[in-house]
Amino acid sequence: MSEQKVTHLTPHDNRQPYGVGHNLIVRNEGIPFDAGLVEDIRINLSAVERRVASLKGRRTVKKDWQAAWLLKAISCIDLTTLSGDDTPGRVRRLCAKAKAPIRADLVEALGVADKNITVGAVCVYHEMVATAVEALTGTNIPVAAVSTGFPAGLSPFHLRLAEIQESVAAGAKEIDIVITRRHVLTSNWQALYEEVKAFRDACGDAHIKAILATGELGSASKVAKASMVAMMAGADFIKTSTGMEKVNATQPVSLIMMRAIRDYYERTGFKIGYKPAGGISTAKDAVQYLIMVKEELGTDWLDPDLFRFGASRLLTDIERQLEHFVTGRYSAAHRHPMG
Ligand SMILES: O=C[C@H](O)COP(=O)(O)O
Repeated sequence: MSEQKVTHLTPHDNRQPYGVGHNLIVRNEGIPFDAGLVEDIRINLSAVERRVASLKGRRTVKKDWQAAWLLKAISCIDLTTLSGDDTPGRVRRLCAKAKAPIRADLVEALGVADKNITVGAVCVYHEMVATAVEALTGTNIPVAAVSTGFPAGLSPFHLRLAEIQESVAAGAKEIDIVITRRHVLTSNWQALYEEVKAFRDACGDAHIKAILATGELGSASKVAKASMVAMMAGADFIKTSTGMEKVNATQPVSLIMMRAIRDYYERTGFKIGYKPAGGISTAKDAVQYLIMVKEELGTDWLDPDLFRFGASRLLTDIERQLEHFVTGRYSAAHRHPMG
């Protein structure tokens, strides 16, 4: 990306910090739309693939370190259920797991009882927000709602705005919006900017995670451009996928999005969060993502304020790996409540 066209370098003094993690994050205000900045973005896909391959080959973490990374991963999970057959009972069970993600005997054996480890958030459809909010009362775990006509995002625009407002009124602290893929496929960056900005305004104090549906955007450079436009429009997080596309989170796409975040940070001083989502189900994958975050964005991003996994099954495998760490044995996945 070209280094010129810096439009907004100095964070304002009067902005409010926020967060459930350890960072005091100054919320992204967005910057004016800058077509030139977007058009100048270029991606060298083979270089991206080489970098991802080098990350996979080079790093392994073992024993205590692995357990520590896995506990960190748990704190960054948006524990998700997004099914047509979701019921209040299922959502309450999910919330119970969100509050106590690791079996009590394992927590004891790991010596982390005082850490009060929970997941980063619970992510549900709008219909289930009130149930989740009630089930999480007394905790700091936010409820994230997928709104705006998830997953296709093709309902009438005024209804998408209304859905955000209703989710916020029901108690959602985070709104995972879906962008109109058409705006990306037709390179209508101004329209994408206006859309995300309108969604952000509708969110008010709730944080906005912009789902790009990267598996449907056609090219790596479109992913990078859409990432930049969403951040310019004020997204607090950029997120890969709904989990419903044919291709969801991948490591090459993650590298591209993380580098867009780094670029935006260098230009503006705003730290934007990253959320890979869809198909991330193993502890090994989780650790690889965390290592990529550390190497590409730095340790500030290893925090639920700035990094989340959107995942429905990941916690099960992490808990199994922690059990193996403690006992030397693996249990069957079905023995774990969310398995
Ligand atoms: O945003 C979260 C995703 O929908 C979860 O996808 P997953 O069920 O493949 O983990």
